[in-house]
Amino acid sequence: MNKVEHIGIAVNSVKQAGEIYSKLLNTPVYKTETVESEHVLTAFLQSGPNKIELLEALNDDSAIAKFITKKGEGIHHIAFDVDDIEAEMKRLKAEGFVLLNDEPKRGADNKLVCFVHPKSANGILIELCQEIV
Ligand SMILES: CC[C@@H](C(=O)O)C(=O)SCCNC(=O)CCNC(=O)[C@H](O)C(C)(C)COP(=O)(O)OP(=O)(O)OC[C@H]1O[C@@H](n2cnc3c(N)ncnc32)[C@H](O)[C@@H]1OP(=O)(O)O
Ligand SMILES: [Co+2]
Repeated sequence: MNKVEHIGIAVNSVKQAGEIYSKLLNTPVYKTETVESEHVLTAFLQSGPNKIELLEALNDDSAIAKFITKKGEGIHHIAFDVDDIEAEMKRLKAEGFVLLNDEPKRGADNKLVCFVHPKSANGILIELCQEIV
C-alpha cells in the first residue's frame, strides 16, 4: 500500500461543508462528482499533498445516510493508494480482512476502489484506490 489517497468525510451538504473546508484549507473545491452506484455526491479539495473527499448521501440507500443517522457528520473512511488493487485485495483476504466487494468497482476521481469492513480493520472503514490509466 502506498500513501493515503484521501480522507472521506460524511457531510449533510457538500455545498455547505465545501464552503467551510475551502476557508479552512484556503483552497477551493476543485471538483464535484456524483457516484450513482454509491448513492453519493462528492466534492474534493487538495491541501498540499492531502486530499479530502466530502460525501453527501443522495438517498437513504447510501452508506453515508446510515452513517450520519448513527454517528453524525465526521470522518467516514481512510483511502489508501495501491498499485495493483486485485493483488492487494488478494493479500488482505489471505490476512483475514473482510472485503466489502469481490471485484474492484468504479469510484470517484477516476479510481477503481474496494472497501474493507471496519469490523475487521480495528473500527475504521478502509478504501483501496487504484488510479485508472
Ligand atoms: C465516491 C465513491 C468512493 C470513492 O471513490 O472514494 C467512496 O468513498 S463511497 C463511500 C460510501 N460507500 C461506502 O462506504 C461503501 C462501503 N461501506 C459499506 O458497505 C457499509 O457502509 C458498511 C461499512 C458495510 C456498513 O454498512 P451496514 O452494516 O449496513 O451499516 P451499519 O450501520 O449496520 O454498520 C454496521 C457496523 O459498522 C459500523 N460502521 C458503519 N460504517 C462505519 C464507518 N464508516 N466507520 C466505522 N464503523 C462503521 C457501524 O457503526 C456498526 O457498528 P455497531 O453499531 O458496533 O454494530
Ligand atoms: Co472515498
